[in-house]
Amino acid sequence: MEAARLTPTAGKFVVVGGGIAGVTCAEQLAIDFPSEDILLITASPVIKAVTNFKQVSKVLEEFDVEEQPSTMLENRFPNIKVVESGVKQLKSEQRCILTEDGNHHVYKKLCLCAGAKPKLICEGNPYVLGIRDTDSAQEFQKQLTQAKRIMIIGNGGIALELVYEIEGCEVIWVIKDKAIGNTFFDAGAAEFLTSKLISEKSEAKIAQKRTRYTTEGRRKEAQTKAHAGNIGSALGPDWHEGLDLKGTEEFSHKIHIETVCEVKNIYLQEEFRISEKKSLTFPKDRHNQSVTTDKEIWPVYVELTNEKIYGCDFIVSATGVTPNTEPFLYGNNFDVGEDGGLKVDDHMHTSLPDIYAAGDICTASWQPSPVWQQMRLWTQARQMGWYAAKCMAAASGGESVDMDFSFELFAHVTKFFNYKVVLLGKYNAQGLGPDHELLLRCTKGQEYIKAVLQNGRMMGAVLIGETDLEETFENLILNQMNLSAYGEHLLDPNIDIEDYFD
Ligand SMILES: Cc1cc2nc3c(=O)[nH]c(=O)nc-3n(C[C@H](O)[C@H](O)[C@H](O)COP(=O)(O)OP(=O)(O)OC[C@H]3O[C@@H](n4cnc5c(N)ncnc54)[C@H](O)[C@@H]3O)c2cc1C
Ligand SMILES: NC(=O)C1=CN([C@@H]2O[C@H](COP(=O)(O)OP(=O)(O)OC[C@H]3O[C@@H](n4cnc5c(N)ncnc54)[C@H](O)[C@@H]3O)[C@@H](O)[C@H]2O)C=CC1
Repeated sequence: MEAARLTPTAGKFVVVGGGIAGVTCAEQLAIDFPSEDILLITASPVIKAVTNFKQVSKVLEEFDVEEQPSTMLENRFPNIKVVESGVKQLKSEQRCILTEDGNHHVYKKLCLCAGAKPKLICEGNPYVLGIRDTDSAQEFQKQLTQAKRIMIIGNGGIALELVYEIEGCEVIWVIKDKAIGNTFFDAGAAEFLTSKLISEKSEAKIAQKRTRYTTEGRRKEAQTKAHAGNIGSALGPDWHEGLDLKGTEEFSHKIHIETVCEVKNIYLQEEFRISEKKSLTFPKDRHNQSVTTDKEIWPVYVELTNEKIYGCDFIVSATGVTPNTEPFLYGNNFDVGEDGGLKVDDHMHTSLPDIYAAGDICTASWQPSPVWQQMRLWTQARQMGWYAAKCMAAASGGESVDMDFSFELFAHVTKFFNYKVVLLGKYNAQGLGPDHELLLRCTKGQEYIKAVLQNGRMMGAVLIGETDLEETFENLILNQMNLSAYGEHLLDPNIDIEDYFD
């Protein structure tokens, strides 16, 4: 291809991916280069836009997310042109991208933001579902309406949200760990939350101020445009709010948790019958009731490593994600992280010239701040997309930018079991070794506060409930003030620590 021999300044800024990382990156480039065309190439018929962005404190941020037709982005930024087609191949030596529609797009600087896909426990089994985008969430909802019992595998964000939201269907929740929610919580916080799960689900949900996921009337439009096999953007905060997550039965929660085990075998109905193995009934609840009987015949049976076997209608594999790198790796010598992401340096630059990456697709490979870690989250996708654009802009002017402040401190606000949850820094003492101390304050059903300290300095915190401590703790972690003198009084409910430190 002739264009391949063009100089590096030829071509456009090209961004791949219509999720939060890609859209934020394209928008920022469009602002920085108002007279240049920015190309956004995406496989999905809709894009994700951040709206109502609010910096709540130095690092905590809140925003809504809207799924929009790509024309809305082009209307807002006339210099952004959206190409609705999947990338088939990246030819990095020729500085060009080949899309499914047969076109080549030459870039001067490229940012890859193709996200990630669910890492399923077993590929190709029609009874094993993953949840990532609008289509997969709706397929899950459809199957749930016919289900009496499902099995959820995994102990991260999706599993935590599902077990709380699903009603009218028995749920067997299989986790590798001793306590629930291992990616977000330690055993203490898990116990605090489990008590909420065991008690009846509260009728009136407390209105929370938090990141809200809105699709408004646009979901229908997106669906009619969606082509089979297309990869959509990841769902995000409150993704389940528009979905009616009800099974066939009339009851609220029926959850049985199998801990410290994994899936050993999955049998289809006929395979199971031939095997002559026996499956277990759903353990009776505290009212000694069980909805399903031992006579049930299930479409699929799961044998666990603890030798127990349960039948169910289908399995949700909520077992993490794998970065979407395939179309970019062929013929290109990228450095790839252990988690399969494209390694990026502190300027979001991959190992190949003029190719950047941001969001779920990338693996942060710089020496991070002692209180920051990568997690594949909405907020980090936005921050990385924005910062990647800044770095691309600076590099094209022969300059450099300092690392953005948002990478100084890990901060995540979310909601689990209808509690506001704020995670800061090394909230689970990740990588701190044994010489750290934990300060705890817990009021059952109301709040759970954990501060992680090392050498008298606060390194992380978990705040569950309406604690109002996030800003104070954020400051204490950022300024690394020596708190030894305060000892356990730091969390004394009779002392208003906000007055001390704000
Ligand atoms: C069910 C669920 C709930 C979640 N809840 C939360 C939450 O509460 N809080 C939070 O912070 N995070 C949450 N997350 C995580 C968050 O959604 C992701 O971290 C974030 O959206 C990643 O954004 P991204 O732009 O990197 O990737 P994505 O949103 O996955 O976007 C990738 C884009 O790339 C496009 N693409 C893929 N392959 C190609 C290709 N070959 N060619 C062209 N385009 C391509 C896709 O169509 C898509 O537009 C949740 C995720 C899921 C699945
Ligand atoms: N509120 C929030 O912040 C939410 C965030 N998310 C994000 O969306 C993405 C996808 O969510 P999840 O799939 O829940 O991923 P996750 O990374 O949060 O959790 C994966 C879980 O699966 C477990 N696991 C991995 N392999 C397993 C196996 N073979 N058998 C049994 N368990 C296994 C892990 O131990 C972990 O508990 C993540 O990046 C997550 O952070 C998702 C939902 C809500």
